[in-house]
Amino acid sequence: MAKKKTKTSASSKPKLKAPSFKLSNQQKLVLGSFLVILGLLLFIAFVSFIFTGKADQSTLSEFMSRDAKPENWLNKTGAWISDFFIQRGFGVASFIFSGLVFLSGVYVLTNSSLIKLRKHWFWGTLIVIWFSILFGFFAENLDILGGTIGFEMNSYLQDYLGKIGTSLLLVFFLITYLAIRFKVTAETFKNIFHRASKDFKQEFKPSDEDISIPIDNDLSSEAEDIKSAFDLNVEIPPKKKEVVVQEEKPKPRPEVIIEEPEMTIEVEEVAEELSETDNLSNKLVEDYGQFDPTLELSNYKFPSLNLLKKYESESITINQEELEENKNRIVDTLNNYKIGIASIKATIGPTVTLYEIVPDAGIRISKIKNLEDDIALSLSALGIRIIAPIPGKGTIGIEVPNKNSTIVSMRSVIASQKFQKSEMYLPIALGKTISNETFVVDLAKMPHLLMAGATGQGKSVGLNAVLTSLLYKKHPAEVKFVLVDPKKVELTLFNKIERHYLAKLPDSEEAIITDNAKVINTLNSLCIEMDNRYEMLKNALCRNIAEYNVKFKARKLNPNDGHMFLPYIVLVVDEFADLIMTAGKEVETPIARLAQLARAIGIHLIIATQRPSVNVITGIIKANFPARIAFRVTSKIDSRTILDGSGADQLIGRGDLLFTQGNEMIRIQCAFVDTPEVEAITDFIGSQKAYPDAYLLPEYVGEESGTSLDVDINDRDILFRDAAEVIITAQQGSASLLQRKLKLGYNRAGRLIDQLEAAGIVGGFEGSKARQVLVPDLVALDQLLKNETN
Ligand SMILES: Nc1ncnc2c1ncn2[C@@H]1O[C@H](COP(=O)(O)OP(=O)(O)OP(=O)(O)O)[C@@H](O)[C@H]1O
Repeated sequence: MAKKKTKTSASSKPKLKAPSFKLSNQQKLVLGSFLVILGLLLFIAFVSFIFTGKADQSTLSEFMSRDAKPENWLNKTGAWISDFFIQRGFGVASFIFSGLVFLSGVYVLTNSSLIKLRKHWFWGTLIVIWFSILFGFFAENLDILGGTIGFEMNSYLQDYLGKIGTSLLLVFFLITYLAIRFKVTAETFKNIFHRASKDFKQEFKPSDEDISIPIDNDLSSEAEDIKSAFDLNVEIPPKKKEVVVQEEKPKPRPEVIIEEPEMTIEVEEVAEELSETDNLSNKLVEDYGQFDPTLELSNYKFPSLNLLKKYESESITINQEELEENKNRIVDTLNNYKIGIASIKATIGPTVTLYEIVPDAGIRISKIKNLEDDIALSLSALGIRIIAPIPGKGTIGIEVPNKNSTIVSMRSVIASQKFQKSEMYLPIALGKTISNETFVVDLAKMPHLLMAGATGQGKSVGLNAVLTSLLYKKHPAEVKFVLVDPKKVELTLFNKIERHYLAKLPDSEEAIITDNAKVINTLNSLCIEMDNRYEMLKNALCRNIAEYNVKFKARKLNPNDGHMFLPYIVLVVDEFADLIMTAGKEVETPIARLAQLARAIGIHLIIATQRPSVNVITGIIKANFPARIAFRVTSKIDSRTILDGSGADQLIGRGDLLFTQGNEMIRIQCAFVDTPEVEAITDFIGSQKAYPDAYLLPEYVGEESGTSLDVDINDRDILFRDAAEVIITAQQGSASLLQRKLKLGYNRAGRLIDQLEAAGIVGGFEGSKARQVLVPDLVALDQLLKNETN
């Protein structure tokens, strides 16, 4: 693209140069009026010259003398200029020059296109020359007609072509001029000739015309009279009358023919046919420009880099001694097992150094892989990982942690060109790879992310890095977060940007969900949002959110038909294990549904868990989360659950992670963003003008709230009695108590509470407070249930 641009501008330069001098409006007024007046003066002088030119001949030689009194209306100057133009120049054709000067003045005054003016001058000058030769041809004795130039050119042409040749040449120039200037063609001449001959014929047929009128209006009595008169006097067969009538009908035709000389057949490029909506949207875009989703918060300022901290230990220092020592140990250990090495190369990363080994020919790779523990022992270091072979390279990699690891600051990854120039939909600067390159991925392409790691290994920091990346790159109109934080403290800072970036259920007070029970509603609401968005995409004939938004911005989708700009939605769950434990299937189903279907409509899930065990990360979840991040985990089994392979158990913690998107595994040092930094960013954003409310998700009417209270005794849950006992013993009417004690999901516990309310065991719903228990003890319960059955 860029190349193209420079090319076109280069080629068009010489063309643009001529009219490109710029004058101020005042200068234009001065120059324009000067030219207009000059044109008029020239005209006056020329007219005067026709009458006074002869008389002034003698005074021209005394131009400098004040005594000389020429008769020209513009005195000496007039006499001299007209002599110059008419007598010695082009003859009377010079009048055209005065016209051209006048026209130039008008063009400058009216700020009209100078390119057009240039054309006038070009053709005007040619006409002057042509006329000058023509007049020179006809008026050899009257030299002011053709001027000296006309005369000279004429005699020159006649010397070579003779009179006939010269006159034919003049005719040829005239035809050329008409053809180029007025696009006249041979057809035009034919038409003119045709029309002229027709006019001529009609001139000689006056009676026909008279006849035709009464026949046309044959109903009028007058017509009848004339008709009968005609019938009597002249014998014209009725057929002929009809012919005349028919000829009469296309009467306006001659007018069409007159137009034809200027008509040429130009083959126009056929423009693509536009539908009505295309036309309308093009007009709207022309009038108002593309739809700008950021317009409502047009003054929104993205957080600056200064809000992020710089660390001293950021730059990687090469410790030559350490490198040499590690190399020797690796070589020695392998030699002990009779493994020869052809070459060894080191790449130093922020936390680990990769030693790439090319073993001697004939050495089995599995042999080296089995020595992992032995090499770790000899290097006396944690977190040794052997990659045998490194995909895409014919080498074996041994990753050895550095003695002094360097912090990868969020600032350095955000400031990197890779991130700043990324054209991704949801770019995430995750950290730096082993070769110290900033690692940026598109969440929209993942399309969902599973994050696991033992406690304290950097999960929360990782989540903050993801959220920070998006805050630095996406406008509040473009992305919304749904934050689920069962730990209650990890994501609270983001509360400040609720009205900018967060999405919530219409009836909820807090945007960040800390109560597991509410998660189910939110997830189901997201499913509704997903279905709605699919419907919108279907109506707009788009395959994904990106196409849809492009179409909406181009004003091709009517908001009155329910269309709107769709922001991406990122759902973040900080502790998934906790959620699965308390709500089980009720969360798993909507999560799986979202994970399976939501990619095209811009809903992306990030799920983090401390416990990557199989009952948390089930088959369904795993199958739908191809992108995974593993921080350090405690066992090989956990590593296998999260990565489908070992490796995560050999990481060194503190943000050291393995990232996979289904194929190769990349070791990355996660960018570090501290709580004060997140606070500064959210403060900065939160202090700016916001939307009136958080982005509202569709309302979800849960099963529990739809249950009618007059539950049939026979329809009661089998755990009804147990639930009643739990509630009465604890004297606390809460669903979460039932969930805990009876190990139930939220929906079932909610349903039980409703049934208990219908039975009169607990009181009505009291907001955030637990319900009142209306039965004092188990004896009273027995009594109540017995009464029911009687
Ligand atoms: N990328 C990193 N670079 C440097 N240090 C880090 C990084 N990530 C985490 N740490 C260190 O590890 C500590 C724990 O990190 P974090 O709070 O993210 O762990 P976690 O996995 O979320 O733990 P939990 O599951 O208990 O909440 C941080 O306070 C920080 O000192």
